Amino acid sequence: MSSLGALVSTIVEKTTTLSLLLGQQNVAQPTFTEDGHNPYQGENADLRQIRYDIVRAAQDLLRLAQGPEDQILQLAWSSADTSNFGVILQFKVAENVPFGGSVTSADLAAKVGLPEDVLLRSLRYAVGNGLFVETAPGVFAHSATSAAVARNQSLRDIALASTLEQAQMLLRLPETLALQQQKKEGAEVPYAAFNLVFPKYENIFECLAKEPELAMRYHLYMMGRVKTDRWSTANMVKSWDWANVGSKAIVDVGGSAGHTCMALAEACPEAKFIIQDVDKVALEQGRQALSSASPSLVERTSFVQHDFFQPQTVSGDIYIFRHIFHDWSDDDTVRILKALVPGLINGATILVSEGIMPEPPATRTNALDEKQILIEDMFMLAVHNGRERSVEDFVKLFKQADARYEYITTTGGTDGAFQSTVEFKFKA
Ligand SMILES: C[S@@+](CC[C@H](N)C(=O)[O-])C[C@H]1O[C@@H](n2cnc3c(N)ncnc32)[C@H](O)[C@@H]1O
Repeated sequence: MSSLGALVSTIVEKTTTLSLLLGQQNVAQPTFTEDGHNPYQGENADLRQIRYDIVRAAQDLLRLAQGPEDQILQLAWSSADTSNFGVILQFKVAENVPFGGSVTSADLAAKVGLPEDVLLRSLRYAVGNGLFVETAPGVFAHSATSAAVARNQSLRDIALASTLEQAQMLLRLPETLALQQQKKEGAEVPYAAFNLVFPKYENIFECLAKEPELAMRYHLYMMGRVKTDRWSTANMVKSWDWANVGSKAIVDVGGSAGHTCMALAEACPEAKFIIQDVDKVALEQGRQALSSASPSLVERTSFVQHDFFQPQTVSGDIYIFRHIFHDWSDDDTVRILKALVPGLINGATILVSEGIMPEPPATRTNALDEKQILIEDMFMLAVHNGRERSVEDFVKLFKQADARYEYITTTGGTDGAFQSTVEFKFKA
């Protein structure tokens, strides 16, 4: 049972340990000031564990101290936070506040092209959320968090797509579900909230093929994610035994511009890489990026257009599906897995790299690491009418597609890594 007193004791005890570990590992104490923009750099797993213990207890303490009414209102109004942060990102406000100095709202408004009154109100709202500080009336400087926004392009790219398109789709989910529920004879209902936001297109991949600005933001978002520790392709490299791959063929299905294979290149110095995607632009980006790689890697790598709903034409040894199945419903996932079978040789390995849903019952999620998979599940529902899955869900779908798929094991997904690697083999 969590009581106020017990939670405070946990926080005191863990904070004392955290301070000690920070000292031992030469990591600076966290601070709200600008120089605290990248705390915990170089932390090890123990330090991370203690930090998250504090976050969990502090979040429960906050909930108890606030009471249900404040929590309900905060939940209901959280879209104002997303919207405000979207304004800050879209108008590059953080990038235009000087490091180590300050700027008046009038000068900043001229730089970012917003009316001063709107900018001032947006900035003051943002200050309330820990972004920026108002050092004197109308004068603004960086806080630790706004400095992190200004300094970290990948975080900005992730946050921009999240606060613009993704937020719009999430907010239209209740309306979408209501329309689906009230479906009348012959009436067109949206397949996903995506279709209410982008009514011209059937799905996001068709939309991206026709909307270059959106496609650019989506790819920057994807690339930005890969550059963070959470989503790094290095997590996949660490989570499976690549040492014995030798000169086998690795097929990255829906591999986009090939960043997963590029991350595996060092661990598999003799492997052949075949990157398949339906998107010609992504494949071309990959070909261009590959041109500066070593001649050996260039020779072993190919980019091939392939629709994964069509029968697989390449007989590889290892197939990677990274961040693919969560975009699709159970029926579509089974179709993709059935379409793979014509390419499969006896003993072929299929690796699914995805975040994994925890087994029920659900619990309060107090730390972002725990909540992230649930947030992604809501994204998938709103964007694709897709879903995140548990290991058990994957096993069920593979077996439904073909009884010859055998579940082997699940690895990774620890120490802050979002994805796990779920391994199957095809036993013909
Ligand atoms: C979420 S991205 C994942 C990309 C990459 N695997 C990664 O982990 O970053 C989904 C990818 O699936 C591709 N895709 C969508 N529909 C496809 C289809 N029918 N056949 C092949 N690829 C497809 C998209 O173009 C996109 O590159």
